[in-house]
Amino acid sequence: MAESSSSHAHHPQQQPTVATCKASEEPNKGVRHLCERGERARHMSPDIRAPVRYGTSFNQLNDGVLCWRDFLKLLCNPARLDDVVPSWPNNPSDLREVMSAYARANQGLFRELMEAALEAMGITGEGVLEELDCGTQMMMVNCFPACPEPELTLGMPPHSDYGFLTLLLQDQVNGLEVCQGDDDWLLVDPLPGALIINVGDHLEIFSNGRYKSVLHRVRVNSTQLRISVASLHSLPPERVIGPAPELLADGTPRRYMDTDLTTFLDYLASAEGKHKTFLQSRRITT
Ligand SMILES: O=C(O)CCC(=O)C(=O)O
Ligand SMILES: [Fe+2]
Repeated sequence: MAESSSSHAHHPQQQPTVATCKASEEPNKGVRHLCERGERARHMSPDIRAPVRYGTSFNQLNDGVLCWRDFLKLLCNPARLDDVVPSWPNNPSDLREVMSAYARANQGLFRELMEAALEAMGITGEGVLEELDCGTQMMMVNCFPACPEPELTLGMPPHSDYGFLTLLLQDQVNGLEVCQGDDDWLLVDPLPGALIINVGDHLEIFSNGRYKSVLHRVRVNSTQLRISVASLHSLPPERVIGPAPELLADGTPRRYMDTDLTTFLDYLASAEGKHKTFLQSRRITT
């Protein structure tokens, strides 16, 4: 995997070529149904730690401007997937089956991508792959309804994802943009059957800045509803994440403070979850 922050998993110019996820065709179909008829009220919660949570915006309590988005968050930690699936909604009736198969497929692909990332950095990671196997995985099922005045809002404001990598499935409707510099946004064209791989804050920290987490946002449009499914992967919540010791062994200065998922969630619960502000708060600037 090249040390760029966002790439398509099966784009011919990207290294390595990773097989497209066969399961990727199913979730979008089911999700559209869910957004139209889902069990919204039952899973509506302001608690950002709830394992199943339906809502809008990052944080309904603190965000000043709500996003033009509905989401369903499903916790699906790899070591506990079978235990959590029964707590997921079962309407539509195949949601659990489809989404758990998709979660598993993402776990396998995430592991392959992390193996490639470690290889690219020339390190073993000292057991980090095994720790990731018992880490966290969250799937965000996003639904962006058509918006009568798309210029006045965003589906999601600029943000970076917190984990190591996000495996993102978008449907055929444009919307995702990645930041290339000062207010310079690149539209990520949907490629049928391809996943977008975004680097998250934890990989930026773990790689001591060799991978950069990607700032991205979602635009909405006036005619079409858009669906995406983001699978966010990281270490166990209590695991302290810092730069890999192997990357500092030659005296390279550490560029980030240690952090953990709990600290991030506390931050998210208390502040507007926008931009790369959390990551910036972990950066060592000397
Ligand atoms: O809808 C998209 O393409 C991106 C969604 C996203 O950034 C997220 O769920 O964190
Ligand atoms: Fe995101």
